Amino acid sequence: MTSDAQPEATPDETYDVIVIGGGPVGENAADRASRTGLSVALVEAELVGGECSYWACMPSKTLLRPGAVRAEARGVPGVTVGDDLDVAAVLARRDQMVSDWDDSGQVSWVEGAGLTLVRGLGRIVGPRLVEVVAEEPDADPDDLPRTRRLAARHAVIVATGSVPVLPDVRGLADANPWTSREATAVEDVPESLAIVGGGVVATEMAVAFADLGARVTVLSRGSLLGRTEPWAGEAVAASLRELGVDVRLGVATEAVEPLPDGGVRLVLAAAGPEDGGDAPDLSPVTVERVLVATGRVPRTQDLGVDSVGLAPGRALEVDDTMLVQGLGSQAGTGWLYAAGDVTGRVATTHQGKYQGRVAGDVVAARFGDPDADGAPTAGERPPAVGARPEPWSRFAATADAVASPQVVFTRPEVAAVGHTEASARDAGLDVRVVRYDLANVAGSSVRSADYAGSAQLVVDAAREVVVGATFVGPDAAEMLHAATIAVVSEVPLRRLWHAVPSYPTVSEVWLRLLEEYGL
Ligand SMILES: Cc1cc2nc3c(=O)[nH]c(=O)nc-3n(C[C@H](O)[C@H](O)[C@H](O)COP(=O)(O)OP(=O)(O)OC[C@H]3O[C@@H](n4cnc5c(N)ncnc54)[C@H](O)[C@@H]3O)c2cc1C
Ligand SMILES: NC(=O)c1ccc[n+]([C@@H]2O[C@H](COP(=O)([O-])OP(=O)(O)OC[C@H]3O[C@@H](n4cnc5c(N)ncnc54)[C@H](O)[C@@H]3O)[C@@H](O)[C@H]2O)c1
Repeated sequence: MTSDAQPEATPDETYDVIVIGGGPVGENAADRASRTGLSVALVEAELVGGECSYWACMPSKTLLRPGAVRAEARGVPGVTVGDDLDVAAVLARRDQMVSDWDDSGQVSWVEGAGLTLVRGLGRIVGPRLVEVVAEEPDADPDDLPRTRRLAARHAVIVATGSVPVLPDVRGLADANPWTSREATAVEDVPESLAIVGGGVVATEMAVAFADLGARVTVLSRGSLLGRTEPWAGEAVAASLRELGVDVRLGVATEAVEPLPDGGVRLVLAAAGPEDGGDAPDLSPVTVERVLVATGRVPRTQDLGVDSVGLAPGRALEVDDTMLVQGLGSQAGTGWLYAAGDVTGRVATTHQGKYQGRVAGDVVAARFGDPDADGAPTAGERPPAVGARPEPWSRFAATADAVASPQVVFTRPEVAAVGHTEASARDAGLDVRVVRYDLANVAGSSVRSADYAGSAQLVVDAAREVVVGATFVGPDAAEMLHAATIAVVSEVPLRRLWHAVPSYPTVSEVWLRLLEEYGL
């Protein structure tokens, strides 16, 4: 059967719920959806565990960790640290962290959770109908791939993630550029690497490859980490330069030209009108390899969403119950949900998993027995399809809009949650901003003789609650969750004052920030 087949055709298999995409988000959504007795099929085209486990979060953080430890150890007198990392050992540890790109461990988890794994590329062919095309590794290439038609009695949850964007730059596609996949799966570290982009992937990979010994150039059309506080991006740019990275800001890559030795030359132009600052260095960059890190887009191009009236290539817009919007007459009883990168809401694993839990709980409670033994939804009922859920209930992804945390694992780390100062003002809040130098708390000087970093709270002055926080510094990642709790729970500052940080920890900065505020 081909994708032209009619949706009315008899399905090969029927499940209560079908989840398309077995990344971190799909796994969570499927697990939660199954908890009220519903049968759930999880459709995965590549590796169960998705981008995060094999080509994103886990390998990238593993590549960054040795350099972070080395830098921290250098700040502690009495510890002897060598200059070069053992690259082979770093890559071996990376291989171990991605289980050598073998998903059998995650498959065991899927089976243990009582889900049915269906391997292949899923495609929606009508309301509650999914066609799965499985590549048969040993099949005769002349044979058609095997196709299965799955029907969902109740719901389909889409968690297909995102794909990288390749900008339209002359010669770039022919230069065999890396995306984050090839960078995180690196086997032979190139002698030189140009990174196009100035966001999260670009900055993290710049640190990782500088640590691994490559000569790195970052080509960003604006500042670095444009969605965080400007001072955070500036701190990362400064430290990258200290690491020996050539950071060019305000530059556009106009063309990529092949060189006879197999390398490439990148031709640059100014990215925008002169802003009165330093003119960017536009001299051409010659490197062995190019990494494109210019963002990702939701993966809906090959998903068949046009069969239910949605536009391929666009994010699946959802309400706070993760119900897909815009289905018109195809909406039926509310059968289509989405979570994770594919929604275009937030592109982090933890927030996507949170959305997956919401989608799964809504489906489990709406279509299963909500009071089934062990059901997390016992005693609670989801809103009617299309109705606004109670904010902060288990059926609403309320935190997406107000308290979505992110850590950028550069050196220094940048950890932020909620509003930046600019986004808070744009939202019409009357804000007060307090900053404190992390080097001035006792805990940081114990940690390291050269600890440098900064912390900031954005406070809604009318309610006197924290609406945003940013920490920049070594291990700033581990300080973020306290801020996330403060933002989500809207703790009044006068109450927060009684949350006494231990001495001597870097977290004592919370006390200093409140003192700066005037408490
Ligand atoms: C280099 C890099 C580093 C990152 N580091 C971090 C980090 O440190 N922390 C963090 O929170 N986030 C990080 N992210 C973001 C994080 O990887 C994503 O937000 C997360 O993977 C999204 O999860 P997902 O399940 O929505 O999508 P994915 O992880 O992309 O999973 C989607 C799954 O769906 C499958 N699929 C797609 N289409 C189909 C189909 N039609 N049929 C069947 N299966 C299909 C795919 O094969 C894949 O397995 C990083 C991203 C990158 C690129
Ligand atoms: N630690 C983490 O949480 C982590 C790590 C890596 C990636 N991620 C997620 O993955 C997603 C993708 O990361 P990313 O760094 O690719 O995207 P991004 O949106 O963070 O950054 C994209 C960068 O590319 C630039 N850019 C866009 N189009 C361009 C063009 N045509 N030419 C030149 N520059 C261009 C932008 O100005 C920006 O600097 C992010 O949304 C991020 O949340 C998360």
